[in-house]
Amino acid sequence: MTASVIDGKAFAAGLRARVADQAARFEQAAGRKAGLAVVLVGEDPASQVYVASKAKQTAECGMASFEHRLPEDTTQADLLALVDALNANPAVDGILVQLPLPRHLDEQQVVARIDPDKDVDGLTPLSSGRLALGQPGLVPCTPLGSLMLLKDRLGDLSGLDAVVIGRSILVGKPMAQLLLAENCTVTVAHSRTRDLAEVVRRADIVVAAVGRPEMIKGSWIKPGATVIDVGINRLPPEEGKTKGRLVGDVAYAEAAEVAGAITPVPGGVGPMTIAVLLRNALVAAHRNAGVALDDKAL
Ligand SMILES: Nc1nc(=O)c2c([nH]1)NC[C@@H]1CN(c3ccc(C(=O)N[C@@H](CCC(=O)O)C(=O)O)cc3)C=[N+]21
Repeated sequence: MTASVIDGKAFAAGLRARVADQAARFEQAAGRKAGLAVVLVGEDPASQVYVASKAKQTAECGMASFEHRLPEDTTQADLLALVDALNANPAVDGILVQLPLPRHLDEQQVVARIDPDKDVDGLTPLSSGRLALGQPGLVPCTPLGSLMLLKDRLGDLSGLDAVVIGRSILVGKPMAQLLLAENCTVTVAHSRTRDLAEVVRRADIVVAAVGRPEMIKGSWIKPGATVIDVGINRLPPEEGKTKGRLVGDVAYAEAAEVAGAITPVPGGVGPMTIAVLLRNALVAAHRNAGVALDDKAL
């Protein structure tokens, strides 16, 4: 069997087009653009690239983009003061603080400071509590984008066995909550899981979010399973090259011979993350401005 390739890049482009339509309607109704602020602390070159592409796509969708690049040695007090200022700024509907922060900063405290109404990353205690309780709220971008791809491919997920590998706050835990809400039987595996291969072999849906290049082997995958590869790992450059290849957490070539469908890296979950971020910002803008939004339009 050869898996069909789930084209996250194309799906994301479609979602961005719908966001752009609704953003134009929002501007008409609210008399201002929806606004998204991104905060990056430090010089991590990979993060700089994401920030630049987020800013570009935000503008292309007809939303206002606010970029804040702070030096590596920014203090906790200065970062909290920036979050407070963005919370108070009525032109800003969504705030994303790029993670991880430099080691000397208290990430939890910074995230908790974000106004829950502007929490487009879905990471504040209120947002994650709502998700756990099954209440409406802002949901983390990567898991929501992954779920959109799964539902597009499989339709109803009820009763399917889903294995999430990784238990991070940003991906693994919220992904498990979303799959549970779709009536999957969910297993969350992690670095201490015994016999991971055996756990993965049961799964109709595999979501890999461990951050270890090509760790999930093709022989672990149940024939016909749907594989969502969240990992974005850059390998060391080959001889004579300056940049290494991007690979996921799944050994793609092997897995594609067994799976029913699989997301590639790049071009899978990554583009969905940014598209969902724009979607979340627009949802927040409607709420913040008291303008009705037809959820189905997104
Ligand atoms: N609070 C927070 N929220 C995040 O969502 C968040 C974060 N912090 N910190 C960093 C990671 C990383 N991240 C990516 C998003 C899109 C691509 C993406 O679009 N990747 C392209 C490839 C890009 C390339 O070629 O380098 C793809 O997979 O096709 C990658 C990585 C969001 N993150």
